[in-house]
Amino acid sequence: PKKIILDCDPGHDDAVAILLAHGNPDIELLAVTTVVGNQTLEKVTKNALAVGTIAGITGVPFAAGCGRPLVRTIETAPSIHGETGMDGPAQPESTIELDPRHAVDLIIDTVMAHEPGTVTLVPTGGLTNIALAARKEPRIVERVKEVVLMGGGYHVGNWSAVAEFNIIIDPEAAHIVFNEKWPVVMVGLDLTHQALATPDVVEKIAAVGTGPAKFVMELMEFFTQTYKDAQGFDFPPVHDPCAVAYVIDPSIVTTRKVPVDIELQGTLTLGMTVADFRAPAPDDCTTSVAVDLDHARFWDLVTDALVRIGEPA
Ligand SMILES: Nc1ccc([C@@H]2N[C@H](CO)[C@@H](O)[C@H]2O)cc1
Ligand SMILES: [Ca+2]
Repeated sequence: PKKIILDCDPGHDDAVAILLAHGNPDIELLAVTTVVGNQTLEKVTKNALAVGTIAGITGVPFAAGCGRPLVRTIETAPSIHGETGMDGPAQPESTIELDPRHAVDLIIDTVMAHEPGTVTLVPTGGLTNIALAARKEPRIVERVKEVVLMGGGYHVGNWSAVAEFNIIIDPEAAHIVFNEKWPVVMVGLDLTHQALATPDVVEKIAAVGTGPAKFVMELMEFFTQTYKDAQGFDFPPVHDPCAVAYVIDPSIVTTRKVPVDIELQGTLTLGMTVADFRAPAPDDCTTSVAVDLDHARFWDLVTDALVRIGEPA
């Protein structure tokens, strides 16, 4: 199985990413870490523990990380995720104890405890924890197999005309992550806007007929409404599980090797993931971007994971 650390800010779509990572047999979820983003650190951490409880996750450490970006002030996304960060479903009291370590230390300890080249980092929120981990223990950079992150967009923005939320809330952290030598696969909005939770998809999830499936249904119900009201989408793009799906089966996504860097100075372009498609990509280019998604196979992975999770509680 592929070993991953999921660094997230649940978040409706982060919740689906946790369920997919836990339910898919080809993924070994080594740790779940949280970072400020969609909501405050306290709220996203409570949400992550709630999802872990619903999914019946045991024996996986959950640790909270940074409560604010490296440089800038906190910007959350209540317009999309609500006041709790996971509005919609009722949430259970968590039965999972938080690991006493900071997320940065859990990430470092986990990567250093496994064979080089075997652990994939899957960030689905701002990159604050990942950047700090690379600065605190630079040896993780050559040890990590790859960083497969949900964030950015080479032609699309959602928090400004040209910037995506996970990047723009901590652009300095993103700049660090994209400029380290490790391979980075950017699963950006160009890709995730293809992962729409259309009615046929929601029906298939409902048909699983379990508590976790009902939880996802209720998440999607809220997410559909806010995405319609706040961004004019008919159906919501479920961003974060696309990064996990790529790790499970890279053939589900087409990618292009292309240099990507992060704008830190622009008035209009702060937080933009600038992809330089001029040919040829330099030999030492370690970044690639996701282009096309196999929508049917993606959603089959999600429903299959829910079937495998069954009724844990
Ligand atoms: N409008 C909006 C803002 C933030 C997010 C969150 N940030 C990423 C998409 O921008 C995902 O990780 C998701 O959790 C989604 C929609
Ligand atoms: Ca997220």
